[in-house]
Amino acid sequence: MTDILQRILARKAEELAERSTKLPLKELSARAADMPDTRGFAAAIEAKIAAGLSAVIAEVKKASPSKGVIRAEFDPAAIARSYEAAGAACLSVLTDKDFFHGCEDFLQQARAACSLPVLRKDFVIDPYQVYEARAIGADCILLIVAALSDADLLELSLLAAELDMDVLCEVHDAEELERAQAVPVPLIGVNNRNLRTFETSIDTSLELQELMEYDRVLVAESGIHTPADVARLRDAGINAFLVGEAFMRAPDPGLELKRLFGTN
Ligand SMILES: O=C(O)c1ccccc1NCC(=O)[C@H](O)[C@H](O)COP(=O)(O)O
Repeated sequence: MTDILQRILARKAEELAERSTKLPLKELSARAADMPDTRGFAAAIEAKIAAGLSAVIAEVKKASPSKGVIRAEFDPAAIARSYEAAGAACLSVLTDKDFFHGCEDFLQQARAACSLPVLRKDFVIDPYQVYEARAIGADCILLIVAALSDADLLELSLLAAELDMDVLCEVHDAEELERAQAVPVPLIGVNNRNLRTFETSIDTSLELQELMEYDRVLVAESGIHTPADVARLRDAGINAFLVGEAFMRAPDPGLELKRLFGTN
């Protein structure tokens, strides 16, 4: 049976064909070139860590394949303001429509409502999407190692840097981590969720932390729900986190951020 990641990637290839017919790459790259400076995603994370705080990437996510609809009443601007007031370092906004009920507008609404840098959380397989991310205002893109060849990882991360965006390079096991560490990116996200089976355990971050090069920032992603989860990760020296569901299920996402991380 085809797993969810393969299904998402197959749909991305179809979308790409549709979108690049509607808006040719030449026009898209001209739009990207006209965008104002980005906000410094990695720098915002590094600044929080340097100040001895948790660097929280707070996610704006309406639904997911593993959980269905997570937050029915969904106002990206209000969520972004709530996260900023609670001390988030950055935002992550799901823009995939078919599997996460997201869209580009959500990213633009969230970013316009605050001064935080924003990750476009989507499934990048082609340079076209890197230009697209820059053209809609993203400050950072996600590159999932399991979805890309080594050559594509390098090409896409270099293009992101050329367009003044940071990259969050996502891994789930030791082999993927080794591949990610061959790419010149400071941020490596360890997804505690196996994207094939949906099994989630923060032990994944704890295990891979041991193998992380000293000059990279490990971002623990997924399955972080309680102050005890945060304490376990922080005790192991992890101080950057990406949290979605726990915040999205709370009436006030920023209040939940404060409950999990304390005053940030
Ligand atoms: O969340 C899913 O079901 C999912 C399925 C397939 C690919 C990606 C998926 N999630 C994206 C994420 O990685 C999470 O949104 C993110 O790390 C936050 O996780 P959580 O705090 O558990 O909502």
